[in-house]
Amino acid sequence: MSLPKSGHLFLVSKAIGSPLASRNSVQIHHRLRHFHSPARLQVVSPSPQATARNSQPRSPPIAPPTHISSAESISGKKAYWDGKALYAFRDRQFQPLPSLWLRDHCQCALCFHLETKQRLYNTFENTTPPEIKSCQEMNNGFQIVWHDGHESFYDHAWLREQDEERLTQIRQGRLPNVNLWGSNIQDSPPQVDYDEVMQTEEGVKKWCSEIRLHGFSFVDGCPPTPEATKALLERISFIRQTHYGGYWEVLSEMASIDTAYTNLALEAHTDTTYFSDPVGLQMFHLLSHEGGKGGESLLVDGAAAAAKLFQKDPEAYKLLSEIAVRHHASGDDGINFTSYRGFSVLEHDLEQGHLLRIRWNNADRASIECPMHMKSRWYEAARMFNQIISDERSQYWSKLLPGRPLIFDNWRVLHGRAAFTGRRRLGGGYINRDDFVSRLKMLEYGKDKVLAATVTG
Ligand SMILES: C[N+](C)(C)CCCC[C@H](N)C(=O)O
Ligand SMILES: O=C(O)CCC(=O)C(=O)O
Repeated sequence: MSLPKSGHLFLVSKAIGSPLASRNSVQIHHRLRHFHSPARLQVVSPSPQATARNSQPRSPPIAPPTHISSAESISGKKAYWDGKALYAFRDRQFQPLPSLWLRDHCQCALCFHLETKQRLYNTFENTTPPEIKSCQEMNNGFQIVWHDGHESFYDHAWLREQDEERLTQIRQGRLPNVNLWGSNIQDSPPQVDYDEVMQTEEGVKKWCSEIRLHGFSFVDGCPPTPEATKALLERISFIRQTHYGGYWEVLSEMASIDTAYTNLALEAHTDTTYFSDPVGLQMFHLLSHEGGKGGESLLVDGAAAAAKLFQKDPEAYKLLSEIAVRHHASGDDGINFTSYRGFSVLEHDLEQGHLLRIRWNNADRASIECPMHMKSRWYEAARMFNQIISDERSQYWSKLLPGRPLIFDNWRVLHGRAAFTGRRRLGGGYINRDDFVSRLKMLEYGKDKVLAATVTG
């Protein structure tokens, strides 16, 4: 049984009869444009900080982003009025802008709350589509008078073709370059200064940028206390509350019925794969480790591992991108967490094809959501991915230290732990992904650019 060759992602649809469709599922199918190798995460030109830091020659980018809108298509082309419709350059051609779409995007103070940035216009109140009574080009845009007398202004900057790649980059808080790494990151792991983070917005920007570029960062000089750890996390955003609590401590006593609360080794994994929305950032701060040894921490760049899998076996990559898997948390009394549906190990942006999230936890995995005859194909692909993340060239082992908390992107970076003895006290907390991305993009791009990339039509 071959998978759809077209690169389309059919989640399930009886009508389509996708080989992945399970008998009784009735979700919609998504037509996924082409998968882009995680190379789209690739660094085209590493940031100066990354270059300085990684004195070692980094593994060359697998491939630069495949399409960057040509300058002409997003710069000079202006909209025009042909007497009947307002035309703008979209999808590499001039096309008429639908009247309802234009009216819906009026940004006057009656239609758009200038402070909350919310729509006030009741888009669906009228059944008859709005008609343009007149349209006049001004020096920086078009003034439209509607049939009901309402007036709207659309400036050239807003009408100019928006580069979807650039818009998505800003919306998702993606930086133009990320540093995919392997064991070589040990030579100069990303780190920022605690005082700078605690006292300046620039320090938080630098911290968030390091996390976005490398998937993790250490913070030097943090007092080894729960209070300082919590306050540090809150410089990014409020701490995400889960059944483990808000700020939590991991001791090798079963505070929560989970192997994390033991002294066992933990293989590389991402956390909370059983939540519909896995936690975004995770912080570990080793507060103390007495009377024992071990407990070294493992990090693996999941994006780099995915890129290697894509290079090694695109079919395996596709399987891990298309077959949904469910996870669970059932240790604590009275709970059984599992997401509202299964999710694939490798999740992509359905428009741009970017790799967005890695969900990998062999201990918490509950079900592979595909017909029985497909299961072995998933295991083959998963084994390949596991080989890559288990390869020492992919692994960065370090010994956490009191005063040097680690934070990492749980949607990209896998983490693990060596077995240990003695009494080990690890503090930490989670941050929602959306809260991190909001904080990052406001710092990185600023409010105007972010808002301009938000309500864009
Ligand atoms: C980090 N903290 C100890 C609070 C929770 C650990 C969660 C462990 C769980 N198996 C998972 O992977 O989500
Ligand atoms: O104890 C550690 O170092 C990490 C524990 C862990 O992997 C987790 O809590 O998910």
